[in-house]
Amino acid sequence: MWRSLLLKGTTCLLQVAARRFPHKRHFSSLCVRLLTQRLPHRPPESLCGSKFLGRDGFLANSWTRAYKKDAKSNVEFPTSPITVTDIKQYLRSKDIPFHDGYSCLHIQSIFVNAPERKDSFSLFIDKTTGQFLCKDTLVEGSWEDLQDCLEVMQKEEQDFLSPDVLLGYPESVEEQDERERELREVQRIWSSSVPFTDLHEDEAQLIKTMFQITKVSNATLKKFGVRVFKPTKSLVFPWFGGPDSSLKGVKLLSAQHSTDTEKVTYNEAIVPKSNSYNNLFGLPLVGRMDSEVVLTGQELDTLAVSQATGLPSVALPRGVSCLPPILLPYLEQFKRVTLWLGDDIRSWEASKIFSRKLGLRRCSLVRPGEYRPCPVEALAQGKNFSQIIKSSIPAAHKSIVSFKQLREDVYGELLNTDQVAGVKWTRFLELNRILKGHRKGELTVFTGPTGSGKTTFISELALDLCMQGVNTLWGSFEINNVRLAKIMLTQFAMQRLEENLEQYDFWADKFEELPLYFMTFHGQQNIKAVLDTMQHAVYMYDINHVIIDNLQFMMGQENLSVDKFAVQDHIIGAFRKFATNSSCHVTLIIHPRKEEDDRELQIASIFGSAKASQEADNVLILQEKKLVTCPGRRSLQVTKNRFDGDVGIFPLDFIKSSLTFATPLKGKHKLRKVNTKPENEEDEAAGAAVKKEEGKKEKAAKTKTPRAVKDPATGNESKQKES
Ligand SMILES: Nc1ncnc2c1ncn2[C@@H]1O[C@H](COP(=O)(O)OP(=O)(O)OP(=O)(O)O)[C@@H](O)[C@H]1O
Repeated sequence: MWRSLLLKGTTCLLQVAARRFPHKRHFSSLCVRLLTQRLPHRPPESLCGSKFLGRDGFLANSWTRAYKKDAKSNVEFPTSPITVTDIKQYLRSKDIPFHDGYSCLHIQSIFVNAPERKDSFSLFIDKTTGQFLCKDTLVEGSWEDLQDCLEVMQKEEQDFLSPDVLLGYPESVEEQDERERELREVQRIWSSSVPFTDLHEDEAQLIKTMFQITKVSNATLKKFGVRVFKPTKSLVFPWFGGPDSSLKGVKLLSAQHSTDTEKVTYNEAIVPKSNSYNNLFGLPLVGRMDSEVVLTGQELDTLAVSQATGLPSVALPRGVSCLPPILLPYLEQFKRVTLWLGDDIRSWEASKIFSRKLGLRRCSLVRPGEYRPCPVEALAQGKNFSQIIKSSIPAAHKSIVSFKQLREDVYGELLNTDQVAGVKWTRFLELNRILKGHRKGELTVFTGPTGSGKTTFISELALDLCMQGVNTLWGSFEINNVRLAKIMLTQFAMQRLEENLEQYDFWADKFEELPLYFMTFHGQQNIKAVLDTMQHAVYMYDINHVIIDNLQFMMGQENLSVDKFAVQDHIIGAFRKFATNSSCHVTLIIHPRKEEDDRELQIASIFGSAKASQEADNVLILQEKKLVTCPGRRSLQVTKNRFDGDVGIFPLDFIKSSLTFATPLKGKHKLRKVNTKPENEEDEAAGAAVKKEEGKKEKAAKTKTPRAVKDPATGNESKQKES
């Protein structure tokens, strides 16, 4: 499906063009890439799992084997981010007419012969990134690539570029094998699965009961081409796409009923691998003139909406975890998009974020609630769909709102306190107790003495969340990505892999499935470049958590003639703003000021002014040895928690073989109060919490805090519903 811009046989042409436009950075870079066969190989959306993002967009996925290195692609990070104004100006300067759409600008495709494209504005340019996609030919590329094509066309006085002159991305043998294997697998599953209408009535009913879709008719299932794969009793949702509407992939959904909890757990399996599964399920049924759509988080929900309302409906390929921008052109035709993503807070948050990408003014959101479950449940309960859709809320928010408008939000938060508190750690239960969870849009500042294990600890903390589907971006400026990935992989596998190299591929394959991305920045960086990259990653991959290790690497390029702490305050302020505006959690590692050896670190050890400490929602300190009797022992102290004010401290044992941390056997080592005078209110509160903590521990401690024994395989989300 994806082709990159290798202009076949045009090396000469490009060399000529490069000579003509020597000032054009992107043009010469295209030539270089052409000559070295290193074009951006695939669209960014084809990348999921562990990736390394760099300023120039080239991946350094070097922790994998050499052959995998080439298989990975890159993301174009514009040296100076493109704006929609720049794109429009450029198009006007070239006399190219365009339609101003919701997320994209639409132009006539340059890859379609001039007379045929007269009325069809089928080339879509993403307003945020400049990435383009021609829906007629599926040619796609970066904004620079498109400019290059337009320049070549103009100079050579051609009025179109045939898609035939474009070469596909030269795949490695391994990639080709992998792709062919996946295609065979897709075909095998599809041909050995059976349409619902071919099942015996009892069997069909049994399967419908298993999936709690007894109200979904056979006609609806047939319309959407849903089949049953008998060996695993799975539903099979097909992905038809491309100009020939061929079968591109399948999603298998299986249901497990637990008699203990009376709950049904759904598991998904996707072929091809989830990162290249860019299917908007239901799209082939959308008519060219349809102007309204209901966007859902699951295929079953789309079936329910379609059956109950007759409205066009499409489901996101990877649930509420992301809306890949490459899918936006397919949603441009709709004047109204209703987002009905699910029945929990996570779906609600996702609908608010996705509506920004889709264009706020056309989006309305179905707020989860008692009377508005997810569509498939609404169908089961016989709810009135048109009323639910009619009561959806316009996404465009006003800056001033009354309590009347907030009323439902407040109720929703009160009703779902646990979900509002954020994602819980599975490896750090003590942290859940104090912080309650990991929430979007917050800024966490983390510090600890030099070499105390800050990176190692945060790595595990972030990994834990990432394994639960929190899309994570690492900015490691101090240690290189290979070392960082090695630490994370060791923590993931929970063992010393150098001693079990035969297990490397097993763990690496699972690790690659995590929604984990890395910036390739190293050493001193300009804060603006880092923020631009973060912004880009949030748009492309719906990043929910960014880790910056560490702030000192952004200080060097700032004007140090001004006070160092003023610079630090400014940087913290910029990250704060980013976290809020992007609904993304930012964890910022900061080296403390020089401390005297016998003093514990405190809030004042990191911040230059009260203003900076106010910016952070959470302040975490990795304390070393001084609070505990056992030298070398670390403790994690939460000295600020804006969410509910609880602060506290708990000890951590370091397990060297897996580079992980665990809460030690309670009672085995007691915390000792440090005799330091609190410097400010917050430190005083922390001191009080230490006391409280000690008291509680002595009372309650009996056993080691259970570590989550969890299969680290993630990626495929499972959803639980009351049976
Ligand atoms: N609790 C611990 N006890 C002993 N060694 C540890 C502990 N935590 C981490 N280490 C080891 O200490 C070394 C330094 O760890 P790490 O790089 O995480 O520290 P840091 O605080 O981030 O360092 P820096 O101050 O240079 O940024 C690593 O080799 C790591 O494996």
